[in-house]
Amino acid sequence: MLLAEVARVSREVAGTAARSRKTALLAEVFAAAPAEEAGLVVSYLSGRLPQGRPGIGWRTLGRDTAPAPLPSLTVRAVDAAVSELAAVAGPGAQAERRRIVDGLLGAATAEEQAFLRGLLSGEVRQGSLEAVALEGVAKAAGVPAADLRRAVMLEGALPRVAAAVLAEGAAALRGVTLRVGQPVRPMLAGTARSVADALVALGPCAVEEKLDGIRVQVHRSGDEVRIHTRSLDEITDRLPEVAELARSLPGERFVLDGEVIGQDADGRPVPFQEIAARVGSRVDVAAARRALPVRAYFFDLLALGDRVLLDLPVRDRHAALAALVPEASRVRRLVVDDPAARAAEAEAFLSGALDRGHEGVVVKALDSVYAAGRRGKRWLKVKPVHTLDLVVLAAEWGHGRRTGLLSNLHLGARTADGTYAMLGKTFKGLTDEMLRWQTGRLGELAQEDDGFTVRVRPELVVEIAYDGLQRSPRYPAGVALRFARVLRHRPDKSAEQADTVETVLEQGGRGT
Ligand SMILES: Nc1ncnc2c1ncn2[C@@H]1O[C@H](COP(=O)(O)OP(=O)(O)OP(=O)(O)O)[C@@H](O)[C@H]1O
Repeated sequence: MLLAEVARVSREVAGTAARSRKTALLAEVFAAAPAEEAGLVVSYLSGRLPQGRPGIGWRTLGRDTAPAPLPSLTVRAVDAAVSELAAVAGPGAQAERRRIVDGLLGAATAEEQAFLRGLLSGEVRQGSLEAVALEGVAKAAGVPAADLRRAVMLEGALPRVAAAVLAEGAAALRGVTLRVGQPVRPMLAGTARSVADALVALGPCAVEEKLDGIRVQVHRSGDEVRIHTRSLDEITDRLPEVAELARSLPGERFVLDGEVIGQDADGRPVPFQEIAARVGSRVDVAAARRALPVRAYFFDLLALGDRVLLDLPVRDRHAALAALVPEASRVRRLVVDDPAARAAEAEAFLSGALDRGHEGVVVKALDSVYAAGRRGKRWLKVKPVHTLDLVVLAAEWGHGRRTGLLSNLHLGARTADGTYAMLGKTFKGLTDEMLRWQTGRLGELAQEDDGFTVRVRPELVVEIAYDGLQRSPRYPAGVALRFARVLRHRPDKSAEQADTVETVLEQGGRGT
């Protein structure tokens, strides 16, 4: 298939607001793609390269290159060039990358150039890319979107499942199941304002401590153990003590879901930054382990032996978990069978969790299944502090002690059309180390620098706390954050996982 076809559809999808029309346009081109190219076409129209982001700066991508008058580039030729780009390393790499990019852009028409620039920089603008692409694939293949979504969560990525389902239809989805050794996207939690609200919404439930550490999915098959983060990166070698624990359990094959935290001598959790640094360090794991031992606390069991447990209710999954994992390595919880009668106990459990230094609680409906990859309404987190995950749109150069460092962050929330609405600025909460780190990271994302403000590609997610919203005609959503402060950078989250304006309005409205 010609890239021109893909670029045209991308432009048309970007130009229409109606989701059903976007889906129809995508379904048409997916159905037309030859079987062996379907995965690539789906990937490109989800705004992703199968090889991952090649890390090419705007200086290379933004150069003027005369466009080709007529389309001739195929998606396969683009794929080959991107593979070549990904393999470039060593001295002279920059010049070599520039040569490949120039060759690619020179063979592209103006419309293809615009699309390629978006694809290579990770900024294709079509609006909620992957979600709409998934609906397009479902329509083209004639399968329910919910079934496809589930398969994608279990397989980890859309393009591979899309290629199979476009070729074989619904039959391709039947074989997709959780496999020990293949990570699935974890279930996420919605938000409730209070324990009382969560109890009303969920009915009989379990109230669990919400530990503030690193989410881990632990797969064991015989002696082999693999540990994955919530973004499915493998971190087995960084957490030897967790692998040892998994090997010591009385089961040969299982998949556990839990959280890893560090604790001080009194058993109180250490700040998230410390555990993130420990897990982020590859260099000397033994030394890092001595300096900060970590512990895993599990709250779910997704597979045991040959049984997949995802569709069992929390009640039964937890019974199986309790039979496998000793209490000392499970998240502390309170079962509330009768919410009306035991609300006070649930409140007391939250206070206890906070006293023990944890973030809050996650309340889970006892009859709920494990919705892989979804921010379900059957798990609700309750935290006393309001936080949001926002995307850095720009940063201002600091003054005084912060000269030479990017400081004041411009924060944006996602909008329905795939762009970002700025909600305010802050430099509060940033430690010296965070300032140094963000100056480096934002430098990589920089697109424009007027000496005062650096505009960046919207990719870095930061978690901020705030006191509420205030009306502000100066900002696009009509509101601004009050007293926003940065809690931490979230390099483990992509911009697509950041909060939406809708969530902000809902949460902020409640908070004030
Ligand atoms: N008992 C628990 N059950 C489920 N998740 C838990 C539990 N304790 C801690 N967590 C963590 O809380 C996260 C769920 O919150 P959420 O889905 O909103 O992710 P998040 O955006 O990282 O949350 P937050 O920013 O509030 O930490 C999980 O990903 C997990 O890492």
